[in-house]
Amino acid sequence: MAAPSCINLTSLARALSQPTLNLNDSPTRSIPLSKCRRRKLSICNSTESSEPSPIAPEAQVLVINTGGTIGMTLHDQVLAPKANAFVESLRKLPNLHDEYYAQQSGLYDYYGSENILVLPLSEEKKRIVYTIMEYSPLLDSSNMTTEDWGKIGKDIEENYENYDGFVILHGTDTMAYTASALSFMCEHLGKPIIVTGSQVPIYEMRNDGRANLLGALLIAGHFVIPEVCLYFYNNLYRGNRSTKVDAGSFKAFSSPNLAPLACAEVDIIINWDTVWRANTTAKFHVSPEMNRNVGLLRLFPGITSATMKAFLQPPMEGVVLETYGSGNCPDNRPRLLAVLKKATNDGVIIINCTQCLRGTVSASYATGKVLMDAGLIAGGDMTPEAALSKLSYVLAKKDITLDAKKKMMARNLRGEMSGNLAGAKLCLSDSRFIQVIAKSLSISCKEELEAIRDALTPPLACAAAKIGDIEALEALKEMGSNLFLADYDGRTPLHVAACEGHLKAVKYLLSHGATVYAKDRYGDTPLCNAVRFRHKEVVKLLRKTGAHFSRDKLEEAGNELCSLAVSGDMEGLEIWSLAGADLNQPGYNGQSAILMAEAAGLLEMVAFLHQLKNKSEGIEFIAAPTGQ
Ligand SMILES: NC(=O)C[C@H](N)C(=O)O
Repeated sequence: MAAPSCINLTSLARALSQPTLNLNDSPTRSIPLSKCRRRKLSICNSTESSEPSPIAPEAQVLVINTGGTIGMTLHDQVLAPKANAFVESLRKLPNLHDEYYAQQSGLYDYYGSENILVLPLSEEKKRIVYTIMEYSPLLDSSNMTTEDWGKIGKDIEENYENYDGFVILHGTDTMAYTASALSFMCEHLGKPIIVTGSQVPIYEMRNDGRANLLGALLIAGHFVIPEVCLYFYNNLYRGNRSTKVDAGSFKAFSSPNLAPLACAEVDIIINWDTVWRANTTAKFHVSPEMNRNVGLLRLFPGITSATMKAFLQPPMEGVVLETYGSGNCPDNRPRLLAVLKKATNDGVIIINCTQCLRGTVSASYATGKVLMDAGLIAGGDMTPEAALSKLSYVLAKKDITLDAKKKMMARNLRGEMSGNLAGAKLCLSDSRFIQVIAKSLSISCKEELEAIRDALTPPLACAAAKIGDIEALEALKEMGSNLFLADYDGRTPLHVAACEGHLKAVKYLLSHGATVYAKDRYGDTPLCNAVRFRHKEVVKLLRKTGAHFSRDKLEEAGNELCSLAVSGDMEGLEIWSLAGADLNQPGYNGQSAILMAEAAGLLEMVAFLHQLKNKSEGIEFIAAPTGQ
């Protein structure tokens, strides 16, 4: 991302003559966990010098290929998905796979060679390693059902801890429905899930598939955007805000009521103010059940009450009624209105959504108010795709009453509808704090104000987190600052609070948008930091929120556990175990901590390790996902 330039930080620092927080107080640095790798990562860059390049951090992305035009070929003059051909063709595309790096770095020995690919080194000096999981059969998205959505959700859940992000390859025809459905199914999401595809197969000379896949992979591997998104033609949209608007253009999607979350032009610019966050200390969970007794009905002049009645017959449980303009329907058709009223009285949930591409429903007309009187729920500015999949998700909930389901439908669950303006977030550039600085630096343009905000707020928030000052965090939050943004070293306030063991600050940050998956420049997460500085309660809270070690870190943990066991450090072992380390993990000599302690004759330690192992297994059992 390019930071807008022309900001003189020296004058900026001088302008801050009376800082509330001590800016000289540098944020806590973590000691990186051992950098020993089982794979040799220090290799030459294939295209440049013969000097070994420094170790590039890697991000892991799982690509689930469900089908769609992106992987289709022509058979008898029509396009249909082609099985088992996608990975091999990607291997031949240098901007989507670096074969030299894959071989030299031992990638294939480590993960197996079948479905693994790796992007060339990114501008941010990162490698995106991606695995392709191909569904069988591959589907044209017109053939997809709610069961297919559930399967994608379950596969994401099963693989959640092994990857930094997910890309779903999908046909464009029903992509907006799937993206919407996944956004509801994925509860307390903390990692990016990006749905993409193409209008022209990747095998054609001129196609949009390569750029769409590359863009989605780069975003999924570089940014912790904890949302189900849809990436198409250089734009990243919120999945449940998008809709297919063009059957014959590469710019096939639009998000009429919400600006894109990111634009990938010369630089990839993320609109962090718009990114939706779970604000939770609960663990990621997928609810794959969907109710199929739902439907979409578009109102049209002359629709008969008999048609309406037939549509609302049992087993129908939920309907999205696409109405005119700002949510209107004829108010001079008592029989039609009586049919609607009877259905809502009988327990059918009916959502009022507009047929217009852009805008929201409101009760500003008599023709709109009659629908509220008939018991319809206002769908705000939801797309029909989002409203339908939300209904399907909400109606599948077993342990809540009909009334609670209606309330859920009216509430904004995943950023699918706009809230009221009274709750709108103050923009930091509107704040007095930034205005004072801007004035003393004689700057006024929007880009400069944003640059000040981006340069100043992460270190300020980190400094507040270091001393556990929730009031200061609150003040920054009120100024419109994003508490999840990282400083120049990729360190977020959550990293710093975790290092210092400020449990309350950790809790506060987690409930205000911080992510447990943020990695600093050393690849360390807040969980790594809390373990390193032995803050047991923070470790527990982060684990509860879904934090986990990456595969690399889990393997590195073997050495650490062995050395802790041999040095008799029970407290250290307990923390590692609480953080999810496997006590059987072998160290560099192939021996586990228990075997090392046995060999050294440390009987008390051996007993302790066995006890710890049993306890951790018991904890895993109790902490099995329970849903929302
Ligand atoms: N462009 C596409 O992917 C269209 C295709 N029919 C599908 O939805 O699977």
